[in-house]
Amino acid sequence: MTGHDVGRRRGGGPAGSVRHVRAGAGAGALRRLLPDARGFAGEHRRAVGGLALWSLLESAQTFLGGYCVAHALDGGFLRGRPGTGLLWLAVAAVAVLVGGAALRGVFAGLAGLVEPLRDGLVRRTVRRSIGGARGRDKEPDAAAVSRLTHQSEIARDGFAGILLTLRSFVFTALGALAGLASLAPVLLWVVVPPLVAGVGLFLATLRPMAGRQREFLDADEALAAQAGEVAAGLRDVAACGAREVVTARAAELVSAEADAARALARWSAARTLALGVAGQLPVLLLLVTAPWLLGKGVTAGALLGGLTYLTQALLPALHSLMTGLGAAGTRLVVVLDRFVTPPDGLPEDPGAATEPDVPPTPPTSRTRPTSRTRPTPPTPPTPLARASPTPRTPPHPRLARVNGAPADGQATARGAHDGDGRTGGRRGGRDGRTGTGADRGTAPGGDNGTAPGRTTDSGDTSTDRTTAPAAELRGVTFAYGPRARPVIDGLDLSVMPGEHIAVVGPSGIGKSTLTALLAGVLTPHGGTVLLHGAPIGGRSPAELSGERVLVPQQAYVFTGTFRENLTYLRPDAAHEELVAAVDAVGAMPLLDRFGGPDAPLDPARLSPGERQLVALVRVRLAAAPLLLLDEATCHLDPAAEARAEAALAARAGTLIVVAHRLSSARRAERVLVLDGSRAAYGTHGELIETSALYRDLAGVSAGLPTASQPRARS
Ligand SMILES: Nc1ncnc2c1ncn2[C@@H]1O[C@H](COP(=O)(O)OP(=O)(O)OP(=O)(O)O)[C@@H](O)[C@H]1O
Repeated sequence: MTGHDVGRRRGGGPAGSVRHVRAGAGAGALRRLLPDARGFAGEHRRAVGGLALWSLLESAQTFLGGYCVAHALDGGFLRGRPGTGLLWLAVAAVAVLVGGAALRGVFAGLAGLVEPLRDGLVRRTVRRSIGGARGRDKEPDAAAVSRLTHQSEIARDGFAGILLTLRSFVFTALGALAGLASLAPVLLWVVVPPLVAGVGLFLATLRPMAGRQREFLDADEALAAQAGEVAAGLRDVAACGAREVVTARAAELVSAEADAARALARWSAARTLALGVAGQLPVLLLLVTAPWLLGKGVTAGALLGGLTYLTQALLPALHSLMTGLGAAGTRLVVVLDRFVTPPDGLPEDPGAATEPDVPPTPPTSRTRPTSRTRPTPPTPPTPLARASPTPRTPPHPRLARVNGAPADGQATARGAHDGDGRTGGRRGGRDGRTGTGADRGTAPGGDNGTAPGRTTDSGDTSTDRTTAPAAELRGVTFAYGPRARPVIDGLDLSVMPGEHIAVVGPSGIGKSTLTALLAGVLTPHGGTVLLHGAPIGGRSPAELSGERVLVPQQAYVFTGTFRENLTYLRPDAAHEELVAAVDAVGAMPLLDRFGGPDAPLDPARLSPGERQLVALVRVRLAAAPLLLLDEATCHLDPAAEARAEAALAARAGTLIVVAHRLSSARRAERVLVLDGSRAAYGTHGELIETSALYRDLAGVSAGLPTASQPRARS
């Protein structure tokens, strides 16, 4: 992709695009489902017929309920014939028993429809998955299959519930209306108008309510997705000082969900009104018009029978219908629609899925850096506002001790005391001297008169910030818990602006802890951490984020566009800067494949390496002068890692890398070797000669010339 291509795609709608696609997908859900629904009903005519027959028995039970009560009163109790009255009530009781048997038949009939639906959905899912995988010559998407299988269970339950309530309402209403007509047709004049009006109002709310329900579900899903993404990248978010950006994004989603919930609540109120009109108003009218009805010859028994129909049958059926059809109905439509319109990864037509997953193209040899050459990216970005570090001063790496033990004297002493300048001089800003002051409290650079800062044991941390180390540890001690053994113990370290250093050591030795201390994510229990001459303690996250960025292994990417993801530490980054950063880090093929910076980014569709590329472009753009990479390139192949690292080293500022491979350490100017009881600091060549642990990590034997050392682990 060229810059021109990027420019053309830039105009595409960014943030809302994903949501827009979702809303669009739901618009004609019912229309899309109708042909399938008709076909399904046609195929299962017998089951539908059986269900209707059992339901008629339920109607009969409803009919008998009111009818028996009316006759028990009129023909029995009111005439002083309690025996007759009790007989009618006994008939009603038998009707209830018959109704129970009918309900059993209804459930059996229901299974005849619901189970085939579920089987059909599962079959469709599996067929699609296997077909899709064949079409794309890859493994079936097990997660999508599992998701859809789960959704087919939801569909089954939802379908069963809706069928049950809808059918129950229809047949109950039939039985009740027939009963009212048989008792006194005039009762229908009182009951039917509000019933029809209420049901009409309910039906009118269905469509808008389904829309609001869908909006609410979408908003809820978006918020849940954001929460998941943030949880996965919490360390990244905290380290990058992106709390405000992430909080703002979350706040947007929370208020969108709140708005959707409010809109839904308004329609729910309308639905409650419908229930009142259809279910309660007829009861009220029946009571209010009782004298008039009695005057018209309606008996007291018929009135009580009518009330029985309304309160015992119609009202509960209406209530179930309105609550059930509202929530479960919408959910059912949403879920079934997902089967009709396949989600990503499960194409309806396997043949249509022709675009294979292309791995990111490795960088060309033209731009591949070596350990000795650090290429400038083809199109260097405009100098970053805060990226110009303080004037270059000689590097003064100092390491007194780690875990309370004296530092590895050889490497440290060499750099610290003899002014050996073999490895300095990065980007012309440095004179190559390694400075003085291996001992704690000695000002780096004190020997050449630049005196960038002075530490005293009294804790004086006054420092000239223009020439101060980019990152400094002064006797730092840290343990995970009051009784735990310190992971870092009395460590001194000084990294000058513009330096590129690597941190290596066995697993679990404290490399991540060290970067977290340098980033201010962890607070030391003893000693001081300084960034650019000022103690890190007490600074606000916003202040810290302007000074340093820590990129952990798990890169934080969120649903949005690539542009939003790439520029979230520098929202004001110019388009040309973005293009240059993408190109320098080697992420152009990735962006090309997804359709440019304004293409939607779905975190689930990125591999761990691709997520890391996104995070690396992001920090290539970041303005903070100190960059800490904690195995942030571990999922990249060696060539891609070298390219990305070179791009970050070429960026103005200081780079501290926890090396995943030794090749990474070879590219650094100096290497800090942590080994628990001893620590060493020096160039790769020096450490090969002086540090047994480093030789071990490099997989070489002592005494071998450094030029011929194999690149172990790279
Ligand atoms: N949150 C924590 N609570 C308690 N102990 C911890 C915690 N995080 C790390 N540790 C311990 O601190 C020590 C150093 O961990 P750290 O992650 O800094 O090592 P590392 O050198 O980065 O390891 P690796 O190379 O495997 O990533 C380990 O022994 C680890 O078990």
